[in-house]
Amino acid sequence: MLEIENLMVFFENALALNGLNLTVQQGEVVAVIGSNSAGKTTLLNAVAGLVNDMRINSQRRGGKRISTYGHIYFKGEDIIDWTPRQRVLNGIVLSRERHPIFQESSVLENLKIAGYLRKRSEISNSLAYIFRLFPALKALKRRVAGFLSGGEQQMLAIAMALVARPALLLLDEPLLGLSPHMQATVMQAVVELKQFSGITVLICEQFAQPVLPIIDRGYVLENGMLTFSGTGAELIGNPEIHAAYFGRLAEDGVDGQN
Ligand SMILES: Nc1ncnc2c1ncn2[C@@H]1O[C@H](COP(=O)(O)OP(=O)(O)OP(=O)(O)O)[C@@H](O)[C@H]1O
Repeated sequence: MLEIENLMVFFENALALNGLNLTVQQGEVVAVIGSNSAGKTTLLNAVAGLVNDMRINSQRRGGKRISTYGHIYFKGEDIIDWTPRQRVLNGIVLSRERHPIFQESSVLENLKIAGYLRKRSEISNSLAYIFRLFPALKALKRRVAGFLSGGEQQMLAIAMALVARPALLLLDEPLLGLSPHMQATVMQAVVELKQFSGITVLICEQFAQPVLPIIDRGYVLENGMLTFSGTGAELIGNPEIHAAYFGRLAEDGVDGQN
């Protein structure tokens, strides 16, 4: 479904992604594990079309020079020049890190805002589907989003991406700032997505421990380069990966309450 070939992204002379090759098959849950500054957000922004947007805006303002090379194929089509809007309309939807939700609006209002590219009837179908998938959100639908816990806000952020009806859901650090319990809840939601909706998922994360058990395949990203790939079990069994990434569990000490 997604094939990335030799993708390179430069911010001025700094190489953020260096010759990346990655594939995601239809129906798979694939993870890219990497620590801070490895290039995770840049990778997902490139797939969502946001790097192109940044490049064009920066060029207009005479600011930083952003250059990209390589190819991104989605369902066999080279989408490297597609706008973010074209990508969303074709099913590539990004849920960004640190859940940028509308804090003063209710859960339901947030979900409706997220469906702005959809017809009203499609939004109500999506809402029914989302509330079946996340019954906890249904119970909270009138709650002001800013009063939700960190985990609930993350669930809402994922649900907002689902309103756009993704074929390929991109999750950027969905576990950031969550307690181990909340991390497990969010990962369970991804499992349910795979089981019940057939949505393909690409997750970029630094917390390997909760992610690896639920994925089909994974990659390790270091300094913009993919250094290892394998099944979830292969990644879990690799002593170097274990030593480098398995200490990372809610290590920023945030307990899920925002
Ligand atoms: N807009 C930008 N301008 C300049 N450099 C950038 C920009 N965005 C990212 N970078 C650089 O590219 C590299 C990769 O950053 P990126 O945000 O993709 O990493 P990350 O793995 O998502 O990190 P984190 O977990 O800290 O968010 C870093 O060195 C970062 O400083």
